[in-house]
Amino acid sequence: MNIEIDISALGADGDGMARMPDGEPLFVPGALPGERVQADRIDARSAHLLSVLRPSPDRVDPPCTLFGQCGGCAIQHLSLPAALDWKAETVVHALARAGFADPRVTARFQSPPASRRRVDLAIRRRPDGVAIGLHARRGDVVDLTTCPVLAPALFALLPALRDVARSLGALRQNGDVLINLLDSGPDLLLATDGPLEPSDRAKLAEFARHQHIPRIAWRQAGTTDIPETAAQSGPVHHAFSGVTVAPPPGAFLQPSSEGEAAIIAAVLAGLPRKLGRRDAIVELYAGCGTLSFALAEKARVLAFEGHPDAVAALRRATSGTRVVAEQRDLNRQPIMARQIAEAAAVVLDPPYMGAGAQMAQIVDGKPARVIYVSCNPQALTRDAAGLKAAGYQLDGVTVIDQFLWSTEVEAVCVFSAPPAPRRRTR
Ligand SMILES: C[S@@+](CC[C@H](N)C(=O)[O-])C[C@H]1O[C@@H](n2cnc3c(N)ncnc32)[C@H](O)[C@@H]1O
Repeated sequence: MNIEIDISALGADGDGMARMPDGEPLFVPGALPGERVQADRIDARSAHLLSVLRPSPDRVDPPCTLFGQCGGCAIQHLSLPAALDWKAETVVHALARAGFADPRVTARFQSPPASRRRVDLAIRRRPDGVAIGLHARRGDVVDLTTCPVLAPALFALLPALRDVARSLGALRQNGDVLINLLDSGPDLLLATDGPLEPSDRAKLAEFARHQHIPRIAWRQAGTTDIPETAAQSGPVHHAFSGVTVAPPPGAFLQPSSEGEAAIIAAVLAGLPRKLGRRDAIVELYAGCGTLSFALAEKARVLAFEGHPDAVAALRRATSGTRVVAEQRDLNRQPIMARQIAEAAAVVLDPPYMGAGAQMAQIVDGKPARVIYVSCNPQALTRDAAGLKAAGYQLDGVTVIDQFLWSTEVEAVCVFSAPPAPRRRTR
């Protein structure tokens, strides 16, 4: 059914949203707030955009010819400044839902195009070759023949990667590859649906040599097995705040070096101004040390991380620094309130699901400062609500857009504890 409607907002998936007369939302992919559009209603909740009758001033021509097919980008038709505004609003609403009315956005940051240095791509064998790319929304893999998001050094690998993947016996139908662009070069974690054969190893070694790839690790697709080294031609290394780490295959890495710098700057700016030699920062979800070594320039750091290989890499790099790293599953065995209470500040950078059981211990420990790095506004609402209930104030929030043209947004939130109640004196 053809309808004419006014778009009032962007939904969480980046689709234009109209309020229908019955109050229910109708989602129109490709439409923007402020636009009047003609759309074909598919069902109660969604419609297909037919034409834009009154365009938004924020509408731009998408920079990529694959936009609309490839599921990697959702909002290339929105200008970058407007996208950052929208992401900032998303964070502000998340904090408002947690009870922090009118949060102060102290800084905003957006990574430039072609800066993405970490990517997870699907691999599909097809009758005419191999496709490597991202899934279409609710669809198959779209071969990444162009990409304004990826760092050029990563994009340049794809033609040769297609060729070698096509030749692998281990790739029956499906696989995927996670690529981190480290200081030592691209680091690949390949997963395939068949076992890696000796001839595959030889082909991967040849590919690695030609492409200057120090390491290719492999594991069976669909498993979380410890990856095995399929090809290694040199050492793998990466520096965090001047400290060299050897990250394990598939290690977590902030998606852009510019975004990483913005997160570090916001976290450091949120620390208490006076930190003494004996002060300690408790850092939770430390990964391989992205924040740890920067924090260690200000105080001692007790860094906790759940992934055994990440924490081993972090530990190997700590000698001569003020970082002490420990492996800990913070869901099963959170750092207890007693230890939290002794920290001058707690810095946490939890995974997508948020800090779970750890949050209650933070709230009970009442550290003077909590600096929360969020990659999921919904989890942020849940975790920040606990801090609000305990009387924390929100000093400020930095909004970071390092997943350009996607709907993802990150934020660094700085919370301060309520002043301790005065003791009565007689
Ligand atoms: C968003 S990453 C942040 C890593 C690091 N701060 C950085 O910026 O590179 C989240 C980290 O939490 C770790 N993690 C996930 N679940 C965990 C758990 N239950 N206990 C401890 N660490 C966990 C992951 O291994 C990952 O390193």
